[in-house]
Amino acid sequence: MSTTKVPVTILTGFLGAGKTTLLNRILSEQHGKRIAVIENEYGEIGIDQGLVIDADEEIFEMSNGCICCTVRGDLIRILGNLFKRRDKFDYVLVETTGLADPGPVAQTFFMDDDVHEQFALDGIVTLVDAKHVEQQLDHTRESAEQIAFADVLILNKTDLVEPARLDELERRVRGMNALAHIHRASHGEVDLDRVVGLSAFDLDQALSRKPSFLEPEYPFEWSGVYALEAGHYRLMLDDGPDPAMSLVAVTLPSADETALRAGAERCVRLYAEEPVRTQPGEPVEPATHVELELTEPGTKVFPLTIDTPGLVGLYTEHFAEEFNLRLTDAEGRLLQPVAEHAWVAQHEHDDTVTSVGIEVAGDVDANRLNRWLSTLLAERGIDIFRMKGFISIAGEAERFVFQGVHMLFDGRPDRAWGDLPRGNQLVFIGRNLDRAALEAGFRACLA
Ligand SMILES: Nc1nc2c(ncn2[C@@H]2O[C@H](COP(=O)(O)OP(=O)(O)OP(=O)(O)O)[C@@H](O)[C@H]2O)c(=O)[nH]1
Repeated sequence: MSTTKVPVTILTGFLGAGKTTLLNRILSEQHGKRIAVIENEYGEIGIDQGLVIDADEEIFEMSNGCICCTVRGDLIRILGNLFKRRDKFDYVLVETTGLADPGPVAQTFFMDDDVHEQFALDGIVTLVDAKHVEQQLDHTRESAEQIAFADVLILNKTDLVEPARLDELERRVRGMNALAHIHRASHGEVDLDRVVGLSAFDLDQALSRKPSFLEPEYPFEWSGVYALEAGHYRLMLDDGPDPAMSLVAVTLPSADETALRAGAERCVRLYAEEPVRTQPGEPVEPATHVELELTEPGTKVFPLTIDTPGLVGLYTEHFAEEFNLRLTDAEGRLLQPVAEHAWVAQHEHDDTVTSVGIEVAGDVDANRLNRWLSTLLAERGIDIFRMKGFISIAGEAERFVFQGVHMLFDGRPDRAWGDLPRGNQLVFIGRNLDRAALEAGFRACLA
């Protein structure tokens, strides 16, 4: 097996900037390079994979959700599987969600020993939506981070903007990132050589831009280490700020900083797995991502059984104090942790930004849909960052694919329904979305 590292390009850019468009161009060009694609998407219904054209390249989908929280564990797992088949491809492209901060994705290539040995971060390519970027920069933080972190910036959608405005925009973007190569494009038309195989990523530069670059972020905030004999224990939590909390309990060889950090890296991977939902009274499985269900008022008790005496670290999503989390032995004696640690949790989420997925069977009346969408976008276009989906239009043999970025909207017939059950799938991503109103509005368009 070759010992050279596989180059990886991270493709970022705010929602709707043109990442999938660029990806499709790359996958359909005859460039002779074999590219494996890893996709992460934000939204309740996975639409993106359906929008990426069929290609010989392999496409892997990462779990849905905010990329920052589960990304490292997920990415480590997918890269590990990919590496076993490394004779099948020359490059890896990771497309991040439009809402992702590329930092944690890039970090993965330095934090994890296996990944670092097998893969090399080649560059971060950020697509900039020339039409909407100013609005995005004014309203969101992610857009600025994506620009600041780029090795290559592609000013896309040049067809929608006057040349003078583009020059102005390029100056603004240059002011935010003095070192990136800047290219202009329409519909993601850039040479592949400007995107992959650049050896553009420079760790020292990344550290000078963001000194905390290599400080890992974790999906948990606290850990407590307990010295336990074999036996039965009770984990108790009172009411707290959330209706559920994730936790992983792992054994540790010691309670020092190194062991706690090694435990944390193990837990990052475990946190990326689907949690086992655990009701009060049900046992906490060791070395498993459990989600403690905490909706019941009052003290909740979860049994924990230890087979081998030793040190056990609890890695919890929130600080222990927030739920008055405590551990007692079978006689009800309160146990104190022998060590505790606070972790830098992932970035603050902007809770006003959400996604609403709508799945409805049946056919839609094209005129009604058009009127509804036009009104919706005229009234709420600033807050609707993105919408996309598949629609079944009455009387049409083909599935209709539609896409919107703020007020801009386009759609086209895609493949024939054939034997597939007709139906509609839409995703809206935006600020302060009203799920009930969106769903009712869409249902009113049904034929
Ligand atoms: N006019 C114009 N439209 C473009 C251009 N590039 C992409 N689009 C359109 O913009 C919309 C969004 O493009 P995508 O490639 O899906 O954007 P994305 O960044 O993958 O979007 P998310 O996955 O939601 O973050 C689609 O309707 C594209 O057809 C361009 O250069 N000019």
